Amino acid sequence: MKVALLGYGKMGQIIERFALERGHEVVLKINADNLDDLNKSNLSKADVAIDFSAPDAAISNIYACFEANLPIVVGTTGWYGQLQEVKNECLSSNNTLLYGSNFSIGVNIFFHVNKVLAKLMSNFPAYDVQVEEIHHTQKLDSPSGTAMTIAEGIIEELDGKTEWVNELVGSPFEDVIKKEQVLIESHRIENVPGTHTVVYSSEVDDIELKHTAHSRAGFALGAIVAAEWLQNKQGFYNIADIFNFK
Ligand SMILES: NC(=O)C1=CN([C@@H]2O[C@H](COP(=O)(O)OP(=O)(O)OC[C@H]3O[C@@H](n4cnc5c(N)ncnc54)[C@H](O)[C@@H]3O)[C@@H](O)[C@H]2O)C=CC1
Ligand SMILES: O=C(O)C1=N[C@H](C(=O)O)C[C@H](O)C1
Repeated sequence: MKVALLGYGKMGQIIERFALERGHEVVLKINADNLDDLNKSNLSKADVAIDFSAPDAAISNIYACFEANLPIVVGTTGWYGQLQEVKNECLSSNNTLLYGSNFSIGVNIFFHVNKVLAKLMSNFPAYDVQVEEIHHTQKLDSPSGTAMTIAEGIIEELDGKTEWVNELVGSPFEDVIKKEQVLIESHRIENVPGTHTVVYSSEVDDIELKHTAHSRAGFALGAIVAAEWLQNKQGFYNIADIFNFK
C-alpha cells in the first residue's frame, strides 16, 4: 500500500515505522508546517490516507480525501460532534472512511467487555458507574474519544443512564451529577499514553475494569491493520466492524 500520513506527530511517526515494517510505502507526510502539500495531486499518489492530526484539522482533511476519492482511516479524536454529517457526505459521494476512537486490540476487547458488564449491572441498582481517563498533558481534547465510546457503550446497555458529562480535573466544574448521567473524569498527567477505567461502586465494594496502554504501539499497529482491512472496500466503517465481537 502507498500511505499518506496526515499528521506526522507522536502517532504519525510510529505508524510510519509499522507501515514500513509491514512492507508498505509512505508517499506523503503532512504536518502543520507543510499544509500546502495536502492537495489532490499529492493525495492521488496514495492508496490510503491515515489521519492522526488534531481535532480542528480532521474534518478538512477528511473532505480533502473525499475530494481526491482516497480512502481514509481516521484516528484523530475530538470531531465526533460532526460524525453524522461526515457519514452522510462519505456515503453520498461514494467514498470510504474508517474511524475509531482507539485502534488497540486491548481497548477494543475492553469496549466489548464493558457492554457485557453494563448489561449485567442493570440487575444490580445498588451500584453506580463512573468512567475515568488519564492522558498526557499535550492532549487537546477532553474527554478522550475512548472514554466517550466507553460511556456510550454503558448508556446503550445499562438501564437508567441516558447521557454522559465530563469533568476535566483541575478545571472549574460545578455540575451536580444527575442519576441518569455517567460522569467521565479526565486527568492530565505527564507522559501517560492512555489509561481508562470503568468503576461500579456500591456502599460495600467496587468493581473496576481497567485498560492501561504501556506505549502508543498498539494504537499505531491497529491503524495500519485497519488501513489494510479497508483495501477494496467502500463505505463508512468503525473499528468495531473489523473485530466484530459477538
Ligand atoms: N484512535 C486512536 O487509537 C488514537 C488517537 N489519537 C488521536 O490522534 C490525534 C493525534 O495524536 P498525536 O499524534 O499524539 O498528536 P501530535 O500533536 O503529536 O501530532 C499531531 C500532528 O498533526 C499535525 N497537524 C496539525 N494540523 C494538521 C493538519 N491540518 N493536517 C495534518 N497534520 C496536522 C501537527 O503538526 C502534529 O505534528 C489526536 O487527536 C489523538 O487524540 C492518538 C492516539 C491513538
Ligand atoms: O490523544 C491521545 O494520546 C489518545 N487519544 C485517543 C483518545 O482520545 O481516546 C486514544 C488514546 O487513548 C490516546
